[in-house]
Amino acid sequence: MDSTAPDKPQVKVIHVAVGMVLNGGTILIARRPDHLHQGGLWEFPGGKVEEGESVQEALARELEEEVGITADTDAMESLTQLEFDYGDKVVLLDTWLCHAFSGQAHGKEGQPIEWVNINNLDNYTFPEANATLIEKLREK
Ligand SMILES: Nc1nc2c([nH]c(=O)n2[C@H]2C[C@H](O)[C@@H](COP(=O)(O)OP(=O)(O)OP(=O)(O)O)O2)c(=O)[nH]1
Ligand SMILES: [Mg+2]
Repeated sequence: MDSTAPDKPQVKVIHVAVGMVLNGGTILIARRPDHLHQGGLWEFPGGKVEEGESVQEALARELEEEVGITADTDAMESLTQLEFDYGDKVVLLDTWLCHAFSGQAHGKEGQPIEWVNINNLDNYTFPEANATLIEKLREK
């Protein structure tokens, strides 16, 4: 052990609300715009929790902003909280199953979206952390 090595700087963990929106055996995915962190990959819609918001409130807001659906916060079920270090960013993926919503999902920021059978998620490329999220989903 080299006791003179400086400690790794403490990076702020970004708290992200992630929504697995379910609809009869399918799940909603969206493609992240190219210019964003992990851009071009598929994701479960969601985004950063802002100050003063609960995770469910943040998730409902992000689902509205990104895919134009109104999720029922009472029908959200916590799946897992996963911390993941991408090297350039550390995220806490606070992931929820969304069992009820209204509205028609569409990519409000022009991003492609799809409803995918849970068994077919392997056909899409996600950020690295999502492998664990998908594993947890399949255990349900
Ligand atoms: N929404 C979402 N983010 C994910 C997933 N997997 C994963 O590693 N992430 C990472 C990528 C980003 O670093 C972070 C989410 O940030 P974001 O860019 O969606 O945040 P946001 O919607 O609030 O966007 P903004 O404030 O930057 O405009 O979490 C996922 O499945 N869904
Ligand atoms: Mg987002």
